[in-house]
Amino acid sequence: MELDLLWLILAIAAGSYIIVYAFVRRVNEWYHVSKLGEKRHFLPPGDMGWPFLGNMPSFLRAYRSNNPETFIDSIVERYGRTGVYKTHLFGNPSIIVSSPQTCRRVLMDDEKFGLGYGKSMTRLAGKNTFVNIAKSEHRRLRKMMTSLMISHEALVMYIGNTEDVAIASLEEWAAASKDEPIEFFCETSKLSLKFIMRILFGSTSDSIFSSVEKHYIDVHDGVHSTAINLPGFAFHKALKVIDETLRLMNLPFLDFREAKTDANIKGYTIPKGWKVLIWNRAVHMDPENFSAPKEFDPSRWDNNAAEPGSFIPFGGGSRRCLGIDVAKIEVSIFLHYFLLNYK
Ligand code: HEM
Repeated sequence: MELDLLWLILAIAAGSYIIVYAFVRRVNEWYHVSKLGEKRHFLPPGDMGWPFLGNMPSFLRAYRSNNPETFIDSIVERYGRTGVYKTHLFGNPSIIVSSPQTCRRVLMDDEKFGLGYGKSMTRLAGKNTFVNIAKSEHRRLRKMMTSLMISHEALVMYIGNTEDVAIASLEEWAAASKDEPIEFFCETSKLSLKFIMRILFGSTSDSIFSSVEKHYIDVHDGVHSTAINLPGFAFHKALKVIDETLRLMNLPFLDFREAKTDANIKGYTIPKGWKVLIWNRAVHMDPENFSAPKEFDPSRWDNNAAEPGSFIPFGGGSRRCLGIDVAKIEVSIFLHYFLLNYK
């Protein structure tokens, strides 16, 4: 008799747990989707996670593990290869785009998609920066910066500066790692900050670096040879290594947009006001775009007829990274000294 009662209590507890779980798990979706009226029938597949938290727990779990791809992989496994999914991340109802075609569509369409970085980023950056200025002003400033940053003279100057910083940092790491291992991710992030400081302030002295680094971390936390590019030439080979590094180890793994108006991608509705997350890492790590994507294999770029939109470490369209050439110089000089002198 007592055993029957115990089983009954256990069954009620399990049943209640399942009902509460199923209910709570749907609240976020009901809340955001019910506001859309008829449009809700045309949303892309996906799920919007827990109330308030959305899908952040599973996102963080994946990105803190050795295998960040599990986040997108599990979405694709559950909802198919549509390349467009609804989700709830970073506090907003959002749409993930994760195929070359859907990413390109969003990057190239300024009429329907504006920048979608969070309020904190927009406020911290200030009203006269690239993220906040009007379209015509952005175009004017971009043109001005392009000639300053990408001129031949500027790039030649960056080479010497970048070399100094890369050599000094590698020596520091080698000395420090004699006592205990260093954290590669953390150190390479500091290194990119040093490269930029050297360009902007002409110095990476310890005192300036530590004060800038502190601000950089605060802001970051707050926002969340001969240049012949033909096969056989060293320059061509180096470019393949750089592209492969950017594909596999790109730090900015997604770009943020926001739908300015209702938009349609592959027959699905992207509701006005929802964020659109251009998940470049999903594109770079998809075996349909790059075979054996986890392997570092520069030779994959030998006969690369990559489809447009399948290699987007620097974004695309009117907001494409202005520092591409500077970044490529940094990566190539770093790799040169790292591979040549260290194990
Ligand atoms: C490996 C290094 C780098 C990567 C992967 C990278 C990636 C990106 C991406 C993805 C965007 C577009 C963001 C969006 O569409 O929302 C961007 C924009 C930008 N990047 Fe970079 N970047 C790198 C290095 C640099 C450097 C070294 C500089 C400057 C010296 C720079 C300057 C800029 C600027 C000014 C923009 C804004 C362009 C605009 O809004 O018109 N980047 N970057």
